[in-house]
Amino acid sequence: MADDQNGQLLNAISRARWFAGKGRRAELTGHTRLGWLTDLDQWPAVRLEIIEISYPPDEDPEPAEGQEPGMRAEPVDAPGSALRQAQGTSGAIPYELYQVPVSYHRAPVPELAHAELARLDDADLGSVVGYDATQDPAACRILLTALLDARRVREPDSEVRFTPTDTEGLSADDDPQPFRGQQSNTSIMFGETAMLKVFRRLELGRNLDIETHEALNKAGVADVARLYGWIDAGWRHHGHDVRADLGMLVEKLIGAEDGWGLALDVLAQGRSFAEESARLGRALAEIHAALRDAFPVATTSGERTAQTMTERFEVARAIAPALDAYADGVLATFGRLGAGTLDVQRVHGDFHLGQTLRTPAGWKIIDFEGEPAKTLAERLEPDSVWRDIAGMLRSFDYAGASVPGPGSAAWVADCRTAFLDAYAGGGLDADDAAVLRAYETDKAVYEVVYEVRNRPDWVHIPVGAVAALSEQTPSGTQAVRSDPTGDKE
Ligand SMILES: Nc1ncnc2c1ncn2[C@@H]1O[C@H](COP(=O)(O)OP(=O)(O)O)[C@@H](O)[C@H]1O
Ligand SMILES: O=P(O)(O)O[C@H]1O[C@H](CO)[C@@H](O[C@H]2O[C@H](CO)[C@@H](O)[C@H](O)[C@H]2O)[C@H](O)[C@H]1O
Repeated sequence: MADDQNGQLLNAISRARWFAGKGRRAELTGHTRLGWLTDLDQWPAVRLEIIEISYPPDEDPEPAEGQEPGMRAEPVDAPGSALRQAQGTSGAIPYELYQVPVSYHRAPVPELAHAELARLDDADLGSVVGYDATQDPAACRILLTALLDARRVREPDSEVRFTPTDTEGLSADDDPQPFRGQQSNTSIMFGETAMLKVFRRLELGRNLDIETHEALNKAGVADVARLYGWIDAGWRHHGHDVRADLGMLVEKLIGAEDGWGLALDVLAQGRSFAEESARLGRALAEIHAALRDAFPVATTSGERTAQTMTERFEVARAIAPALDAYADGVLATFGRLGAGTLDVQRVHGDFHLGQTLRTPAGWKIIDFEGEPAKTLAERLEPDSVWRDIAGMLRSFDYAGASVPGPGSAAWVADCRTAFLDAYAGGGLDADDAAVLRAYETDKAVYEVVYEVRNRPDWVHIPVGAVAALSEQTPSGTQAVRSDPTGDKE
């Protein structure tokens, strides 16, 4: 019976948009049922569940460095930094954990047929049908109510905590609607007020999106959504105490237009996006300043940065041999970082037009989780602000390449100038330009790999950028100035 349940569940999960193991032989190797959020005579019965997915060794021939074969969870006994260290330098845990909130009904519910997970005999409930709770309005209301009520659900081996921070004006009567747009997690919109983002692939430790929103809200930065609260849990996993953030409730941004779609429309209509680019530059500068105050800052050597970029390039070449032709120019560009130092701090990490929403109240920046291909440990490392600046410049280039035409190159150049001027308050000197060139090249190399793996038809866009950047390396400059705002302590 348990095998049958696992089979049904695995089958349902494998088809979900958020499942990262498509095309691989996945096995369901663990199932943690957190405490009931509902009384046992209440329907639907709702519970958050965590599914462990593993892959046969031949599906994953390169386990993360430093991990013993067969190693499971690392010891994680304290919140915050200890968790990070535990997950830390050796990279990701050697399996994936997915969160599946389940809504159990006594009989099939035709309107939820698309969200069915399994039919089973549950130890507490008897014969039931389990549905993806994010698709069941009754279950969504139970989740929101638990958050508004700051519930703690304790079991001998687990605890689920709902932590509201700023929920005045929110009501559990707000109509829940699953978000239908593109995303890696699952969001539920509550009326016109709030959005609950349910994290799917879990990482042990603090979620970067929650942590960054909390810090930026505290600093009074208006360029991000307000954080209304979060859900986290602690549980025993393979004999260790672990904890993870499970979801975040944020302000629903009303009248939000996706920056990528907007830029493409504007370009297709032959209109300028320069003023919007300048606003994005100012928003990013404000966010960076607040992140400098809220999180640790450090200095790193240009040499170390060049080394990291070079290593990333070598990995990318093996995946995309088209990069070989540009190796000399790319390596020379990275090499120009060598003599100086770089200030590093908490940054967005994957800043592009798709991470921006234009609202009547101005641009809002979302999704502070960094590049999806990096481990949490890598994404926690402070980085240079040039990472985000380069990310947006690459995005303007993508927009130009996606709407080719006689005016596209000039449109991209205008966006670029307006964004840089607004961010840095003037032109860049040769040293800044050299650092920016290295970061743009590194980002384009990352994009080549991203496109090979996700959208092979788009790979010509970043390959074209690598070609252009490698031919135009600035000459005669060795020193690195690390703060493009010129606003250094
Ligand atoms: N606060 C918000 N209000 C309204 N819509 C939002 C909000 N945050 C995100 N969105 C919408 O949800 C989409 C996915 O958000 P994102 O944070 O990138 O999710 P994921 O990390 O799951 O991919 C965005 O492109 C945007 O359309
Ligand atoms: O939004 P995510 O964090 O999932 O970012 C990943 O996917 C992005 C594509 O959706 C990808 O962005 C690349 O394509 C964009 C156009 O679709 C373009 O605006 C970006 O500049 C380009 O990097 C991103 O790199 C990847 O991490």
